[in-house]
Amino acid sequence: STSKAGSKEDGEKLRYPPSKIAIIGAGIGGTSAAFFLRQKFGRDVLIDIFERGEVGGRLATVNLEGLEYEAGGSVIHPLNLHMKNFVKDLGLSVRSRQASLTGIYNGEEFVFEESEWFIFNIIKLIWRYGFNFLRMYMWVEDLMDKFMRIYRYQSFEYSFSTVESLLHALGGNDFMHKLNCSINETMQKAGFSQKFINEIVIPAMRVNYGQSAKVNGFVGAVSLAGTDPGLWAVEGGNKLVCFGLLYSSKAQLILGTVTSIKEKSRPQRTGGILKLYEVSYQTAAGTLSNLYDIIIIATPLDHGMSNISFLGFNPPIVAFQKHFQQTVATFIYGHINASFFGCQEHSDFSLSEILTTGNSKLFLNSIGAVSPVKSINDHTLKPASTACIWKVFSPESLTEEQLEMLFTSYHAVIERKWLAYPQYNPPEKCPPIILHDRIYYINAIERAASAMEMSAIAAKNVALLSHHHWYDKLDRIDQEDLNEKLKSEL
Ligand SMILES: Cc1cc2nc3c(=O)[nH]c(=O)nc-3n(C[C@H](O)[C@H](O)[C@H](O)COP(=O)(O)OP(=O)(O)OC[C@H]3O[C@@H](n4cnc5c(N)ncnc54)[C@H](O)[C@@H]3O)c2cc1C
Ligand SMILES: CC(C)=CCC/C(C)=C/CC/C(C)=C/CSC[C@H](N)C(=O)O
Repeated sequence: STSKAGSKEDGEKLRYPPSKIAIIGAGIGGTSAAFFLRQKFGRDVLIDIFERGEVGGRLATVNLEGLEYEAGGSVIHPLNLHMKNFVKDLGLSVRSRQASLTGIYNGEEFVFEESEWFIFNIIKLIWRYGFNFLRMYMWVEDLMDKFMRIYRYQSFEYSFSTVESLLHALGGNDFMHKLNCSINETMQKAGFSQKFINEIVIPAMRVNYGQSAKVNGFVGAVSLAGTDPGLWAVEGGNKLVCFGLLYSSKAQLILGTVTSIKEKSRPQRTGGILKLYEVSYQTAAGTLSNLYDIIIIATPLDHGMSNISFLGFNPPIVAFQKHFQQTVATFIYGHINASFFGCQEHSDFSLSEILTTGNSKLFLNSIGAVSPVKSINDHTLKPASTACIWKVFSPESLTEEQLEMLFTSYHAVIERKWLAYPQYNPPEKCPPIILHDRIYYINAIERAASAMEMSAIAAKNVALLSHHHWYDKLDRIDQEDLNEKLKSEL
């Protein structure tokens, strides 16, 4: 299973492609890594991808009343170009998000209620928040402009050895500041009012990341981008992208739980030492192990997440101690109880999405009507008084008593509990992308922000980085002033 190349101690240049690459995790990070690694290293390298659960990972659906609904990662930004290209290249199609009317509830009353009349909404927003809303839109647009530099850098094959250097190349010190301050501080400094932060920004943090305005400013801004118009999903389910990438990369899927990675030295006939990695994993057939030239970790290594031991490394690869945030997604078929939200007339209740402010008495972060992953040709806005499928995000499982308060009648309840995303707590020190020579960690990027596109970007970065290391092309790693350099390259 070993290549002629593989050892720098040989004094030989690493000129031949690696023989075997292992990827641990078949979520969007792992499967897009397989896709990009195949592009970079060519058809002869053997790529094994280990998965202990289901392909898709945090992209998953639940079945309720015979239809499938997104239970994990559900919406994609219109400027998330890797996701967009995957869908195009794999022959999948886009499902547009159904129009919804959103209300913001503070535990006592709605502080904002959207209506079907666009002009009326604008007047209400200006009345309550001045021009904060318009400014936020421009603020997020500026962030997206800078963020999108990554696609150009990656198309010129530039890569980064740390999350910090990647972010710095995109947005300079401003992005670094965002990583080190909370979204509350960041937006206060940018001149947004506290009322706007409490009533608009916090509800966005709660629905998207189950957390408050104490999250770092970068993930906070990503979360606000998640409220932009034009969000979309993949027809049939977002996890189809993972299946498509797996198939097109011709990687071998190994269903098993990786338990350890160990460095192994092998003497060579030529006299040198070949360094390889032994991956041990448990399957239904027992404990097995294989040897690899390169290892890609595509799952969070945070506390209690993947339980992979790194054995015999010098310097040691220490366990990551940070925690992930629990989020429970509960799907309910029923009639929402308008009086729970202080509305007397049930027939007047037209909201299809309710976000909440940081009132500690509330047991839910959000509730929204959802459509199945397979489009049915019905784009009409249903009044909330009709029975439909609702998705509730909450930090804990909903009790029967809470369900009875939220719904006048319901049947069919399905719950999916997630360790969903990092608990964000700035100043944020991101874990290393390079864990050891030829061992790369895609999910280091989640400490800046967790989203499908972030994993895909990190996967392409790791494919480029590992390729540059293998072939000693160090001039494409951590280049300063890339934005300026590439301008003059035109
Ligand atoms: C409820 C929820 C809603 C979300 N909504 C959105 C959204 O709307 N938009 C968006 O962009 N993002 C969203 N996200 C975030 C997004 O889903 C994730 O950032 C992304 O899917 C992470 O992908 P990944 O491949 O990096 O990790 P994962 O999907 O977690 O994949 C890691 C895989 O590794 C496997 N694994 C772990 N340990 C081992 C082991 N020891 N051996 C073998 N296999 C192992 C796991 O089973 C898993 O399949 C949401 C997440 C959640 C939970
Ligand atoms: C990575 C960039 C630049 C943009 C991504 C923006 C985006 C789509 C953010 C959403 C992130 C997220 C974790 C959403 C979770 S909940 C989604 C939705 N509101 C739902 O109800 O399912």
